[in-house]
Amino acid sequence: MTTFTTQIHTAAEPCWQKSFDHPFVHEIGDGSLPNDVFRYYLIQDRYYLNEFGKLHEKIAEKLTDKEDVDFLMAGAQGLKDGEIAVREGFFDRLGITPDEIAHTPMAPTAYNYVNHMYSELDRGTPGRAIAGLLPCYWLYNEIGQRLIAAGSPVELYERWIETYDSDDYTDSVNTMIQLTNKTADNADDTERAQMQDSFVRSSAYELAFWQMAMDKQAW
Ligand SMILES: Cc1ncc(C[n+]2csc(CCO)c2C)c(N)n1
Repeated sequence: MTTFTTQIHTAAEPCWQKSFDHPFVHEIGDGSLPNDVFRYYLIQDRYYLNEFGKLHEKIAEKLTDKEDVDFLMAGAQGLKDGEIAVREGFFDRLGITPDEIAHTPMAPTAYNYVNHMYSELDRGTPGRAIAGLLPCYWLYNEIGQRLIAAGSPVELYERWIETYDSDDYTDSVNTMIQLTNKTADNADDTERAQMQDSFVRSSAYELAFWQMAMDKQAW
């Protein structure tokens, strides 16, 4: 039987392919991504990661199964200790200061992406929000796996790639996939369709996020 996540992955496939083919992703790999574009991405992504962690906590508040709550709370903590902590090192290297962050507004795509996920939770259901979180985990893992063999000649880009190919990280992707399938099993057809829409929209925002950085999108 096809799992729910296989089904939604298929629905989002054309969009994911555009992320794999996106110049930002290629240029991380061949090292030609301009430093200022990467800087812009990191600052916007910091906003994204903070909200992404908070979303884990807000979704966990609405769930009852202890295993699921523990996974989401561990995910929120893992973000603080892992990805967000790693990025602090990137900020130091690139001279990104708290003051620069404070003076950089969240760009439209980052803002819309985060608001989409909050809306799936607040105006939808925890299941729809969980489906909205999944592309973030899963797409970056597939990108990491595609880029890791060749790596990148730029050390910082190489470290970025390695973040998304580690075994621990791949484990968390698989747990998130399982959580999504379990939630879908307990949902009716209407909610499952909404979960798919939420997943496809987050996938579209992931694609837009690369372009936002290339364009240094502003309001
Ligand atoms: C726009 C955007 N999308 C996805 C990720 C990757 N990511 C963010 S949080 C998380 C969960 C585990 O750390 C993962 C994989 C990113 N950095 N920025």
